[in-house]
Amino acid sequence: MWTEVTPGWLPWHPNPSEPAFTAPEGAVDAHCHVFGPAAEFPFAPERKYTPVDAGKEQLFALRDHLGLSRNVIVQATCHGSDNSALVDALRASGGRARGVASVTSDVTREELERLHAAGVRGVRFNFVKRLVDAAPTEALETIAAKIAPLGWHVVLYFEAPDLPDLRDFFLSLPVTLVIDHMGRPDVGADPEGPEFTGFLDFVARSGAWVKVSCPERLTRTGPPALDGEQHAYTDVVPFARKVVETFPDRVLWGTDWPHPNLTDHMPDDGLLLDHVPQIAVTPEQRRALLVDNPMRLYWPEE
Ligand SMILES: O=C(O)/C=C(\C=C(/O)C(=O)O)C(=O)O
Repeated sequence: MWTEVTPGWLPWHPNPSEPAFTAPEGAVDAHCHVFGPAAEFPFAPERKYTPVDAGKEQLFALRDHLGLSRNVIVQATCHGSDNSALVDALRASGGRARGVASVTSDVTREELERLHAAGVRGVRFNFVKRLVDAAPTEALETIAAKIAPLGWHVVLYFEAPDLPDLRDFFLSLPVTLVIDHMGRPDVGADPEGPEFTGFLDFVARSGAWVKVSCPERLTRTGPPALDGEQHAYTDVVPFARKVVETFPDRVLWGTDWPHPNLTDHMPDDGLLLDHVPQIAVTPEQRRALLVDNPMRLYWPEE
């Protein structure tokens, strides 16, 4: 089956640079995806974009190229609630990948146990309107109740302006929360301003974990300016540093490879890893961000 890629979509970077930063032993890419390949794992009919193929082999090759050890593979909306490509990648990882799936409210205990056996440890609730028509609150509450006995968490993807309306619902969920990409703050605003301090208050009140990922999605200053210092995404740095400093034991990082829905700039994954020391400025912060925190959340048995 041939699928036409969404016009304007940029493919993932074919030759990411060698990172200058050496990640600590056992580092985890805690937010990435697999797409297809479509011939084997067709994309969901209800999807709102059609990506290029980006399979497990390329993901694991990037892991090795960056000097990372493990992946947390997050179900992307282009596959809907068909987690086949995700499960296939988890099973091929030799225990070096965990997953976050997408399920519907009628999911059975047997299906959840099958996903758990493959390495899934959470589900994703997506509220980004350009990606999905968000499921009704009741359906999400049903899903949260079904996954709680497995010890799974809920990964939340939302945009900052929507948090005030979603906050009470999130606080009502009986599971651990993990927030994608810092809740997509407006990095043109003041990091000490009401929007981001409101986000930090929500994180404190909910005990949520936060991914300090996707500067390339949030930046207004654009891609890295290779000026010898490799300054990158400087407008995002104050926001990410604030989260790392405030919640050092509940932050995660990921490449977001293969970077869906980018049309004007495709990040070099080597430079994304080189961005980490700008937001986690001490070795202790970097070890927590890249190793201790993701291991505690996804491989607590080790
Ligand atoms: O990959 C990301 O985390 C961000 C995006 C896409 C998805 O999360 C998805 O389709 O599931 C986006 O912002 O377009």
